[in-house]
Amino acid sequence: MLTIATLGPKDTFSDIATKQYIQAIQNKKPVQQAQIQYYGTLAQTFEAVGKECQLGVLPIENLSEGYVQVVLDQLLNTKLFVISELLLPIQFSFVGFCDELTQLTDLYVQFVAHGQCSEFINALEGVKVHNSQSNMESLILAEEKGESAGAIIPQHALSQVQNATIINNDVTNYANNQTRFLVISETPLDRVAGKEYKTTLVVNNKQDCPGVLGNIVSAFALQKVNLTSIMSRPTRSQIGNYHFFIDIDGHQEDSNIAIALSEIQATYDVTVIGSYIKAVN
Ligand SMILES: O=C(O)C(=O)C[C@]1(C(=O)O)C=C[C@@H](O)C=C1
Repeated sequence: MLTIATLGPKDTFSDIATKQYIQAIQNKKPVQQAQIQYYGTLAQTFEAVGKECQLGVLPIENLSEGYVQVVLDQLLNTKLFVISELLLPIQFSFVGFCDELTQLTDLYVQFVAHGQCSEFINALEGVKVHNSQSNMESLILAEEKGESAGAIIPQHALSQVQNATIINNDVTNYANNQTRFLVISETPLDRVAGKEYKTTLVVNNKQDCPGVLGNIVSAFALQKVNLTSIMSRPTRSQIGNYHFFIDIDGHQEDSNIAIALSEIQATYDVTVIGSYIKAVN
């Protein structure tokens, strides 16, 4: 039995992404049984992988909000591997439990969803906004609070809402909103021939010195490796020091990538977190 950790409770976007991943692997190998285990925060979900669960599915990047910092930070020192990525369309609804929007006093919204619905939220006056850990937790908290409360919830969860008096079907800033999810695992997957790959690596910038990023970027450029994103996160040892997350097109076993990597690794502390099949948009 394959166990997969994800952000709960049931029906979060993470849950939908996990079910899509299970469907995809079952289409390839129908016998595989999978069980989803839900966790209350993204950090708890990550920490369960390799312990209580074999795999984890976590959001990493949103169309408008960029990278999910808490997940990037977990990836910094991980011994786990990224084995897959998925893209999910993301749309939010608002549900209110008061008669009119002017009676709303408390709004619950997940901390990454907040920015994705900022136009709707910023237009609300005199409302206390509470950031929750997951979009389904927002609904539970609003239902508990009762009459003067509301929640931003996944559009797909609207049918489960019992006593809402105000419903706004779409409160998402962008119609083409999307979030990218990573599947992480204790063990890397074998390469599949004929597929387009992507590789994620972390540069642990323990001793900052001039030219770290420049040298890394030029090693890839010399080997004609396409960099698709670079993200920095503070090392937390000294202000101004950053680790770098780099995504490149291709598999770490491609000869040009292997040459660039061995050159970079001779000088810098670089960990490849995984090569995985590129998600198609
Ligand atoms: O709360 C959820 O529904 C989640 O799956 C988490 C999450 C995230 O943290 O990015 C996933 C997709 C959306 O970007 C908003 C929230």
